[in-house]
Amino acid sequence: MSPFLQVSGLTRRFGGLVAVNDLSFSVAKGEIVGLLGPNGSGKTTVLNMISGHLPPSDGQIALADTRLSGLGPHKIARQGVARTFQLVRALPSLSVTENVIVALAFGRKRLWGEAARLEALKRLEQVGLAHRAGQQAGDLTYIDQKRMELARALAADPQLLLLDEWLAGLNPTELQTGIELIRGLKSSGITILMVEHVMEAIRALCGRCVIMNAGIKIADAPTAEALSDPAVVTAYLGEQHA
Ligand SMILES: Nc1ncnc2c1ncn2[C@@H]1O[C@H](COP(=O)(O)OP(=O)(O)OP(=O)(O)O)[C@@H](O)[C@H]1O
Repeated sequence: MSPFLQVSGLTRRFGGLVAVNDLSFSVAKGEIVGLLGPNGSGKTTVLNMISGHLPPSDGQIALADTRLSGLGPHKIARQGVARTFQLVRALPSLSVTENVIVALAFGRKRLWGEAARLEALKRLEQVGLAHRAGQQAGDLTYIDQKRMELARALAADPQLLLLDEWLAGLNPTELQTGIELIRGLKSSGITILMVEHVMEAIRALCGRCVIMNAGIKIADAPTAEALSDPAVVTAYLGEQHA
């Protein structure tokens, strides 16, 4: 399959620290790929560079035929890239619907007024949050905050969705709901790159995993193969013993 997202030689330095070191990988259209690695291995930094929140020190990122590296976050969003953040970024005093409407202004569609409200409601329905549409965002439970964060990302009408530990902190029932939700997004044609630590979710969702350690790619293979790679096992064991 031809790559949809292509990352080549991606590097990010923070002073003397090389957080991401000459990383290359690709994601085909319609795939769910896991981006894994022990804490501090550079995963969020990779997402930040793909979404334009952080400029790369070196290397390139392309989506289909469009070069993303060098563009800012709003331009990248308009190319069809959306993301969730590890810490939900809600506007707590606004309603759930209003939070999604704010995100709509940055997406591919650019909707305002009644059209924006209807689109926001559609996205809330998609993530199972329509019944909370009028509630203040600050009053949502944790899982519902996560749903709202996802609705905000989906409001941008993404072709590529970047999930940063979206399933972290959910109880077992919520986790199953979350897994089904992400499966549904794949069925609707969205390509997904997900940073995740929850192994059950990774095994259930990701056809393939790219695994990093200390900024370097140590595995890139179908999930079961990648997770049993000796270099990966050693990297994770190192973390447990740290
Ligand atoms: N803005 C920054 N300034 C300086 N150092 C940073 C910055 N952002 C990340 N780092 C460092 O880069 C390295 C990679 O961090 P990153 O957050 O990408 O790792 P991660 O794999 O996402 O970790 P986690 O699983 O804990 O979220 C870490 O050593 C981190 O301290």
